[in-house]
Amino acid sequence: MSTWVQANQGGLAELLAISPVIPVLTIEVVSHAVPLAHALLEGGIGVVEVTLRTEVALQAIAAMAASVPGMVVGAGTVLTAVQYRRVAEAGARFVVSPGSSPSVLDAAAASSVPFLPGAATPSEVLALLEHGYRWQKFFPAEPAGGIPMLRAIAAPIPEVRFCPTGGIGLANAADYLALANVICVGGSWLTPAESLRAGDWRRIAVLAAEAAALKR
Ligand SMILES: O=C[C@H](O)COP(=O)(O)O
Ligand SMILES: CC(=O)C(=O)O
Repeated sequence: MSTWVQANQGGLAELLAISPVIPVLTIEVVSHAVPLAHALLEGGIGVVEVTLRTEVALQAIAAMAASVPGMVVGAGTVLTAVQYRRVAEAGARFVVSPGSSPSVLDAAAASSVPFLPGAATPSEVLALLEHGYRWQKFFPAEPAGGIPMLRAIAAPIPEVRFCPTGGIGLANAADYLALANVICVGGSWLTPAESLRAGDWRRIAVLAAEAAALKR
């Protein structure tokens, strides 16, 4: 396998353009997956990232992908090549990682499912760009320098566009979305753990509607 591979991002820009906010989901109970997807859709959000941080994450991706055709389901926290293949088999339409590694990049190159790799420094951004990755996750956004860092990166590297994630909420999302090098933002604020536990889908639909109304 090569250490570095060509970008696999075909169709990714269209998926990132669906919504100003991509909810980052941590699903503990698989039966929550479908009603949660319906609640987000009802609020106007048509794309999600289901993180591989729970035992049921793969099942949740498969359930949403099979039962909620209006929702574009991506997989997040994909850290290994094996995970890349498994989320693709489960029906993920795109794959997200907090960073990148040679083996995950190889798995992306061998897959038809596009990849959104993470970067937090100019060197990481450039290394991915050298191989064609023009859409990147900026993670962890707030700890890595937030809006001033993204502005600083845009000056020498304007061709990369980001989905910043980490520490973003309704209070600062609009400021990120106003940046020329931001295509959308990610965040967990639309799905508070207590709302998920209580099955409070109405609350989640309201949070989704607020997020979907953000301008970019
Ligand atoms: O993708 C990563 C994060 O876990 C989401 O960050 P957040 O909880 O600060 O929104
Ligand atoms: C943080 C992140 O990018 C992920 O979990 O995929």
